[in-house]
Amino acid sequence: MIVRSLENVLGTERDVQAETWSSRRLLLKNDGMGFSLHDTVLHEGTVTRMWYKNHVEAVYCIEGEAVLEDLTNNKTYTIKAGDMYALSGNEQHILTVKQRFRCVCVFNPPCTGREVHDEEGAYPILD
Ligand SMILES: CC(=O)NCC[C@H](N)C(=O)O
Repeated sequence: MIVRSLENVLGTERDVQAETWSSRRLLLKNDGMGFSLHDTVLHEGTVTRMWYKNHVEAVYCIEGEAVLEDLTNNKTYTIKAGDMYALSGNEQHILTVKQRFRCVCVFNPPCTGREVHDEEGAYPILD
């Protein structure tokens, strides 16, 4: 069994900072669960373009508000606490944060550690 708290992840190797977000990685590949679990905060007023070509991701918002744009069909959605979106088809998308957006993210295959987006907004597959 693994028991871990956000408090103990903050400021460690599992606390990853990018320009528009901070991702606190509660579970990673080497935890052996088959997925990774992140508590992520996207900063207010930021715009992040993403394209997880190598992963599926589910995002469950627990605080704040953002506009999600699916670039494959130009649909937009307002995502706020209690809403979830799942990138089941590796969709290119943009998240525009209206109010500090905190979410729980699950990645399959799991992230291994310190991934940040490449120039296309993707994460590589790392061993
Ligand atoms: C919502 C989202 O995808 N944010 C980017 C960060 C990423 N989810 C992560 O936690 O690694």
